[in-house]
Amino acid sequence: MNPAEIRLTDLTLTHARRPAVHHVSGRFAPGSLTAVVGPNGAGKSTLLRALAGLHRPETGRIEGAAGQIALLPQAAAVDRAFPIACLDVVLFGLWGETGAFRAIGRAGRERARAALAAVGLAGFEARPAGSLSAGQFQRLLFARLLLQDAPVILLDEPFNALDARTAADLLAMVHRWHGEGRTVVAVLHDLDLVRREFPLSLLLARDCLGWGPTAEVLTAANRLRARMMAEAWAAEPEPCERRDAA
Ligand SMILES: Nc1ncnc2c1ncn2[C@@H]1O[C@H](COP(=O)(O)OP(=O)(O)OP(=O)(O)O)[C@@H](O)[C@H]1O
Repeated sequence: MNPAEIRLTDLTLTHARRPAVHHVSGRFAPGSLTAVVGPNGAGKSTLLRALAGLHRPETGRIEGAAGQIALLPQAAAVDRAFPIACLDVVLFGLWGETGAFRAIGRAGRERARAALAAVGLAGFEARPAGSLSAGQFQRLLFARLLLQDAPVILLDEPFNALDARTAADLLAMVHRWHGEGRTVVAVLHDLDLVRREFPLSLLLARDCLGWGPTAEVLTAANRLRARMMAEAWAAEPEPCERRDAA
């Protein structure tokens, strides 16, 4: 299987057996650029974490790209108070290559410096990461993704709370990764941005309501269906009893 492909087969993801993602099947093709959209609580972050191997399926399967995925978590999920210099945050991106206990050589440090420069943070090497603005911090996390050099890149709300310039710079990086043939999956709420910039979309409302070309997925009818499903959700969904996973 191509290292940049991910296949989902009847995938159900739960929290305490309550479904967050419900019987979803489909494929992120190698080199594809896909937006994951849907209402709050639709299961988008849970799906991304599962793709990254951080959340085990309740039923069904995720195949492909194991260990070769870079994940940008939602900003709210990142502990920014951790006392660490910017260069060291970026160097975490080399863990996949060096492991936890091998020294990072001069070449690694040079790559980390180059990644900082590529995201507009040249000269920030020794700055404590906790002292950065939200936009600078997001640039820092993109520098770490650059160093990870993974065939699959997952981004959870990458442009949230960013000014137009920062968002445009980081969006350009997303397109660069796409141009390099990487598979990119991004959770997004800005549907205008998705229509303009993302050729493929997956519309999630726990169930998959559409997955394919963005214009065919983000129809008024599909969006209305997603909204109605979200309004009908109980705060605590019933445990999923369907066990007929493939
Ligand atoms: N750690 C957790 N423990 C229990 N339930 C959780 C946990 N994380 C998420 N959930 C629940 O799973 C469901 C899906 O949450 P998830 O964060 O995946 O949705 P989302 O589509 O990313 O939402 P948003 O757009 O608000 O970020 C929600 O009902 C949420 O309350």
